Amino acid sequence: MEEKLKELRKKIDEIDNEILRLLNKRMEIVKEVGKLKNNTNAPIYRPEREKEIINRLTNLSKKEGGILSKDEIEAIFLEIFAISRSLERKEKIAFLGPVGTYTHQAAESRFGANAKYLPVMNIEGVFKTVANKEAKYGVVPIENNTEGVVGVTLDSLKKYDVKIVAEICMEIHHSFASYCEDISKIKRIYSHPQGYNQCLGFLETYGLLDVEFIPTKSTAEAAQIASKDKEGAAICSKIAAKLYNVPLLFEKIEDNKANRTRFIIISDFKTKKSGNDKTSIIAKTSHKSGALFELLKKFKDRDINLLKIESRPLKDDTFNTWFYIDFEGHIDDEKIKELIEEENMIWLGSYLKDCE
Ligand SMILES: C=C(O[C@@H]1C=C(C(=O)O)C=C[C@H]1O)C(=O)O
Repeated sequence: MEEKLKELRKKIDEIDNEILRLLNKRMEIVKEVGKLKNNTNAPIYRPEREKEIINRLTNLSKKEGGILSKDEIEAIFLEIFAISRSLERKEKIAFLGPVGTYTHQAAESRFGANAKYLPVMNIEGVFKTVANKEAKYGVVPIENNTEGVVGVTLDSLKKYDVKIVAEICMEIHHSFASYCEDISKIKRIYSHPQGYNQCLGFLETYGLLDVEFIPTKSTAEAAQIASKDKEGAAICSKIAAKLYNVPLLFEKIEDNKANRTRFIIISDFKTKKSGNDKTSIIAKTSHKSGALFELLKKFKDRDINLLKIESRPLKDDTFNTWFYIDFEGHIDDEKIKELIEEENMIWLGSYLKDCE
């Protein structure tokens, strides 16, 4: 066995040498791409190009009978892309912190382990940081498939001059972490309200619905606080519980086993059309009868597929609302450009459709 192992490892070493040489070669070319982009101040991050590479490699692997799955190819190459981008231009990524939030995991899945991150303690703060150019990118949650939209994210999209450049979809599994092993003695439960509300069934089953709920700015902050409260518990990610040293009592406590959150990446540029894009806009209606119908008819007449419509309060002295709308297509599609201009809509970004 030892002889055989030695032989196989020798082969692996040779392949690793080859991979390293090829990676160095790739990075030399990436640096040239970076120079071109820097000369014209063009955006470094091109999600549609990265997607195209993943799809091409997945097909190639299938055709050649390779053993790597699409997810595995994606995991390897996303890290390569992230390092490539940082060689082109080092850019900072703000995210809803502290370290250990689901948003942090989402950010790392796209920008890699090696990027320069800036945790910001609330969602609006992430928008401010990007709008003030203290960070090139911001990552925030926008919607969960159990709890619905994150209102402050939609409101901040309206308030700050930033653009959505990509979306990230992530499975969310919550853990229940506490130093108090006897759950009947738990006096306080900390979590972000979104996280708490995704676990109501679990809380009911264990008789925890009457325990005081203390909302926190993030699930990672909940773990941080629970680490100092021996009678407290946190609903947070497994990673956050480990990071802040709070013992895990239960895992996967979310009511919806297909619990997923959609995050957006915000920045300051317009992305290129990929052919599989969505566009987000803000629309206002006149609050007269039939006004919403008239607005929606504009989409139908142009054969534009609506993906989402949410109403948000205008925050004045009325109960009137504005609309956040997602639909298929890119602002570079003639019919979409025309619709946005004609209807005085505010364009929030066109980006690769990445959440099925
Ligand atoms: C190298 C480029 O820049 C970035 C890195 C990529 C890569 O490593 O292949 C692809 C797209 C961009 O996000 C490029 O635009 O081609």
